[in-house]
Amino acid sequence: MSDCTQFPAWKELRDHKRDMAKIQMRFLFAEDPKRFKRFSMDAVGILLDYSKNRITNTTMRLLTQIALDAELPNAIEAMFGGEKINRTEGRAVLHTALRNQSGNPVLVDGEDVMPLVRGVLARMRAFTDAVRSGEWLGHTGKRITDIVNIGIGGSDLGPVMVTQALTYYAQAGLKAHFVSNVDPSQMMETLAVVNPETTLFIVASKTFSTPETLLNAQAARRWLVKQLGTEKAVAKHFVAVSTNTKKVQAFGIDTANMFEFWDWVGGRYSIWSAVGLPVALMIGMDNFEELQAGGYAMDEHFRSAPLEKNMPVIMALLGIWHNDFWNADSHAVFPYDQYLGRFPAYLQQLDMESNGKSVTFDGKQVHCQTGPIIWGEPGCNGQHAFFQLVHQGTRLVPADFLVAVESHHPVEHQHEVLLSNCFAQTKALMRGKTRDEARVELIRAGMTGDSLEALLPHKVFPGNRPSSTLLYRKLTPRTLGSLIALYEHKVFVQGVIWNINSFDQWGVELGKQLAGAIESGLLSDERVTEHDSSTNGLMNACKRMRASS
Ligand SMILES: O=P(O)(O)OC[C@H]1O[C@H](O)[C@H](O)[C@@H](O)[C@@H]1O
Repeated sequence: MSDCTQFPAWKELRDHKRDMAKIQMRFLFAEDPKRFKRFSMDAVGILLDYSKNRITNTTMRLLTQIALDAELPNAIEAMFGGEKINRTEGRAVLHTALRNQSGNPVLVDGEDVMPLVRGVLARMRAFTDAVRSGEWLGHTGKRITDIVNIGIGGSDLGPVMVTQALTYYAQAGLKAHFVSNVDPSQMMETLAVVNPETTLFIVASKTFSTPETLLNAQAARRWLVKQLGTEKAVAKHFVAVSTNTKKVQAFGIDTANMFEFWDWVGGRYSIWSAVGLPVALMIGMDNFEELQAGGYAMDEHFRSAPLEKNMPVIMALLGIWHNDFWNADSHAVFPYDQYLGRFPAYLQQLDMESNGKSVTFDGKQVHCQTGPIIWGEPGCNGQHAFFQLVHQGTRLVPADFLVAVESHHPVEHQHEVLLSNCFAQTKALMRGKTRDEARVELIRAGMTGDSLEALLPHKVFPGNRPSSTLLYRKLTPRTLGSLIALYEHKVFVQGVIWNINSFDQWGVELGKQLAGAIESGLLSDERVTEHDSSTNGLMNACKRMRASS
């Protein structure tokens, strides 16, 4: 594998960027009536309009050449084929096997994993049907009304995001709660609103060794046993989702109540596995399989479409264009879809934990910027908060806008207002408002002379700010599955080009290691002296404040 900055096309792109810096997008639109047609595409029911980016045919040709130079097609097949592409952990990367509907085997170390995958899906169906129909009863014989998912990171964000996104499909009378933070407030506030007789706890942890999750699970278990008066109650109120059978048993959950997944599923790619159990409980297994079908449809597109007509590839290349050639530090995601409220947070883990790396596969420092800072909030809310910076600030913020053509809740013309705002924002970002246009507006508003000249600079919008729009008919389980897989593959493609391992996360370890030593220091009565003065100072201040309260 090689350094992408040494590819001839990379060097050509640097020169090309200098030419593009002189061009306003509004002129590109004016001179080419077919620009939308040229730079938009459909796949699996999703339309991607990427015409409002600072690109020409040359840009896309050179970017595609980079993907070819990085041998992307081989890398795609290596991933789907079960090669151990997560080299620092010696693991295959096969979240795609979890949603594989081809009937073809998927081999890891010569073994077909599909029977295992299908086996767990069948168990999930039996269990979710039993809970939803009222056949599965709590220890005192009552129906389950509330589920509490206890997990963090990939064992939380996927279930939270998807459950919220598909609320419309949740009709079994169940209520979902999510506890992730070790801050006990979250668990205590949750326990305050649920009934122990009718609550099912799902302890989700790939490793089953994450302290936050285990502490919360122990707290929930203590509470349940105290409320129902017997350890026996645990069997009907606790299930586990994990790759680690031994640790699940050690915690005291019967393996009959454990839903397994495997080390070739990364935590942030695990929503397709049994980690999706809370989703399946809420929307039913048929709908969960629709979500998977949407992911599979995107997989098929990704594997078979030529690079220049390949949606995840195009989005990845645009990201590289902005990140590496225009020095955009961040990438915003604005869902004009309230159901997708947690989608940006979900993508933060997916993208930043995958591509927040600074050494290449061969252990050398990268020579380019890698993963951007991902952020965002639903529109229109963002418009009334931070869009000022996106329109007139000094930073370049490339953005994805996501919007459904139809609402699940047609109320008067409210959905058209939402759509109009979405399209208006991307138009405004692209066109901006020139000094002359602003002057005409001010004159029309009756302004003249010095007051007009003083206000004028504030009324100018530079425009030329890039955005892409993803348009889909309705936010169904299938569409959501395709959207998630789209971003997964986008992140993968960027990792291949940057030559980094998108599937490990060593960077989260150091803080975890240090937390242990700090915790013991906080628990002792001794004055702390062994850390740096800031850490000592903070710890000793805690002790002082605690003593004086
Ligand atoms: O599912 P678990 O093993 O409990 O891990 C939960 C999370 O913990 C870690 O901090 C990792 O960085 C995440 O990738 C993971 O999703």
